[in-house]
Amino acid sequence: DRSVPATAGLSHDKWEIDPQELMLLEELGSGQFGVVRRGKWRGSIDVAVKMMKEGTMSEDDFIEEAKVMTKLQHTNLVQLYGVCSKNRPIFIVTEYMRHGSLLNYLRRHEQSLTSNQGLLLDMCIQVCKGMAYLERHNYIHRDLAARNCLVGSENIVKVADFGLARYVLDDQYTSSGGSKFPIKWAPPEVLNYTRFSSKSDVWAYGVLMWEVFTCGKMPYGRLKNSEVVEKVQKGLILEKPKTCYKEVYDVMRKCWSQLPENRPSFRVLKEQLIGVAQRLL
Ligand SMILES: CCC(=O)Nc1cccc(Nc2nc(Nc3ccc(OCCOC)cc3)ncc2F)c1
Repeated sequence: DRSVPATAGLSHDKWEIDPQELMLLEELGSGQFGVVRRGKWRGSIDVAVKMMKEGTMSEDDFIEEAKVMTKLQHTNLVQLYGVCSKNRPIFIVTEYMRHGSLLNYLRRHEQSLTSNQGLLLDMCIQVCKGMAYLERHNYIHRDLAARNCLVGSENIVKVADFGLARYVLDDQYTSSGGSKFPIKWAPPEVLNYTRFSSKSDVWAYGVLMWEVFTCGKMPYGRLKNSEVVEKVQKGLILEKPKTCYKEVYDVMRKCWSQLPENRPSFRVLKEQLIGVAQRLL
């Protein structure tokens, strides 16, 4: 149409966002990767803008991957809208989720959530749907945990930061011996050989279910990472959360099968959890 300058969209590839179309608002959080701020895109669309601190990620590889990630679209995945890669720091622009991380949401609403098994199970099923979509697209998350899921209005839960772990430069985070490596969400084959797969995501999903049904407790409590590695390799698994149906815990335990091939796929998990929800609720 005449209102849009003819060159708009031609000068940038569709995953490239023009920073002039962004208005940055309050800070939402920060971490080793940089700062995340709420923003408005084209004056009206709510977005989250992750401003990547220089040196934290292999940017060119990530920008290449962003083209693929913008194509991954599902109601239970935080949508990547695009990147601003023409200046530094690069901006990663995604859908905005108003209630923040699932982990903080569980901790903040523990009182009302402990007695609402139906809602806890529904949150787990939503994450499972998003992960089943990634599995279907042969996309491995590599850092699935409640801290990396986000909550929107009407208790919508979405998986965020899928695949980002591959671009983090800090080897304290990427190597299983590193101090920042998410040991408590990792299965034996990742601890021993860093062998990631959708089945290692399924193990992490079991831990995420445990986080949900404990309303955000730290898995394995205060055990040090080295102690967790030893226990997980010996076959110790997380105990049943108090407020958790046995049928739900039985699903978690299948996610923690020592051998990846004995763990269910997300597609199978989704059917099992929906079946449990229909029987119990
Ligand atoms: C793993 C480190 C990492 O990414 N951390 C990180 C921190 C902050 C925001 C994001 N990302 C996104 N956040 C939102 N919404 C959001 C809303 C409220 C909020 O409340 C903070 C204060 O609570 C009292 C936090 C986030 N929507 C999309 C995102 F993408 C990621």
